[in-house]
Amino acid sequence: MEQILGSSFKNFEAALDQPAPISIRLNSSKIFTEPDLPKVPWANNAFYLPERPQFTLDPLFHAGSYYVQEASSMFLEQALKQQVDLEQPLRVLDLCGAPGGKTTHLASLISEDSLLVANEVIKNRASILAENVAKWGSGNVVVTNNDPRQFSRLPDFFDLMVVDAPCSGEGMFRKDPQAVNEWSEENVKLCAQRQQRILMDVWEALKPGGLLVYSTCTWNESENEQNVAWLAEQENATSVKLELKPEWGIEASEYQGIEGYRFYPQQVKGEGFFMAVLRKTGDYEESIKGGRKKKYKVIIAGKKEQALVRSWFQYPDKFEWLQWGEIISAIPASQFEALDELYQNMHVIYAGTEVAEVKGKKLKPMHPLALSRHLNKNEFSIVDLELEQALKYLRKEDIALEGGGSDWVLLQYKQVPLGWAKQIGNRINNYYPKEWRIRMELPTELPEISVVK
Ligand SMILES: C[S@@+](CC[C@H](N)C(=O)[O-])C[C@H]1O[C@@H](n2cnc3c(N)ncnc32)[C@H](O)[C@@H]1O
Repeated sequence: MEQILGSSFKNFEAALDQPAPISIRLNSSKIFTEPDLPKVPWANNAFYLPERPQFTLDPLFHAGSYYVQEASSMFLEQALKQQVDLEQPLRVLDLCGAPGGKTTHLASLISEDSLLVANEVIKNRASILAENVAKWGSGNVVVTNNDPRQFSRLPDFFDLMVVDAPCSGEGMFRKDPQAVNEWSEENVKLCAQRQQRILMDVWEALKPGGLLVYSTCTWNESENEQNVAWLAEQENATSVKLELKPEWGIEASEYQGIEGYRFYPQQVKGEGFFMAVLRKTGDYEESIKGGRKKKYKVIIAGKKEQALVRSWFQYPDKFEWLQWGEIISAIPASQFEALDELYQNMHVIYAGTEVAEVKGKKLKPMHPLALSRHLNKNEFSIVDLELEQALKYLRKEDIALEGGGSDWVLLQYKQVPLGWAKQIGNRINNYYPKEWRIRMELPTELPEISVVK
């Protein structure tokens, strides 16, 4: 680092002893007022918190109202805003997706009729990714659990790819002491080789003209500029330059014609990060698939089943309604063909919005519907919970509700939906997903966490 930083090394060293800043990114489909907090300069809708609250005790955190994300990595937004026409329907891949920081960010930036494939190779991490995707509630995200190699089954499929690669984590040293213990020169070498393999494996799935955003949370050049330069040399790619504002404190680097962006803690309010953008050269030609009608893997829900649930969405005509056994789900209609291709070739673990379970004439709303931006609230009885009740609900305890009835109730906290309950007199059956429940005991005095009002 002394070689890279020269005279600013001392400040860098001192900054590593400072506490890491805490930042969050709001979900604009759930939170409509801007908090009175300092803003992350390169991202819209992102703010610094004065200290780390106990997020577990904030129902809005569980409702997907915001995502706790390190500020430097939100620079991804600039690559999209400066280089991509975000009004267009795009096919986007977030290759190393879990736990979902960049996935939820991308989901907020792309248009509703775009499709985001959020992939994670490690199975249990892919489930966490799917949970965060459902909580964010965008409805146009598909979660896959595949090795990067398997994306070669989808040549020229994506307009934009984000490879936030597994790395040696030098930029996380002050946030995560474990990263210090795991660091070795040998590990840096292994990471660099693995990153090259990942980049090569996935490159084929990017359309000519498409954009690749590569990032790590480490500083050594072998995992960063050198890898990007290597890819550009092997394949047809050009480096893409982004505009920076001097007050952001981001360091632009240049290495064999590759523009890189470096985030150092002595200069930016965020953790260590590196990002570079490449464009795949060449012209994209849409292949016209002729021949016999292909057999779809995705099954369209029957008219009868659709009729039961369409009114639960605000704009049901914009969606294709699908059925998997008893589960009805919805995806943006414009993405039906793309979704089918994904089902044909990849291991899809979640897609679109799971809306309902249909058993004969019985209908059960599914949890992701409660959290979806497309939910039509007018179709349901709504109960607003106070903090303690909301946390008890999220612990999957039974809570008492005023009034009577025996129907589905949408439970909310500060007007943001938390999930479903079935009212039985003045008690409820709690339908919060068991695997998502809060496991900690609630303190006797609950802190009022007002990250967002
Ligand atoms: C830096 S993290 C991703 C963080 C995520 N993009 C976010 O913003 O929340 C890197 C991810 O790559 C995954 N990973 C590990 N080995 C991998 C491999 N060989 N190929 C692809 N991904 C891998 C890890 O499980 C991890 O989830």
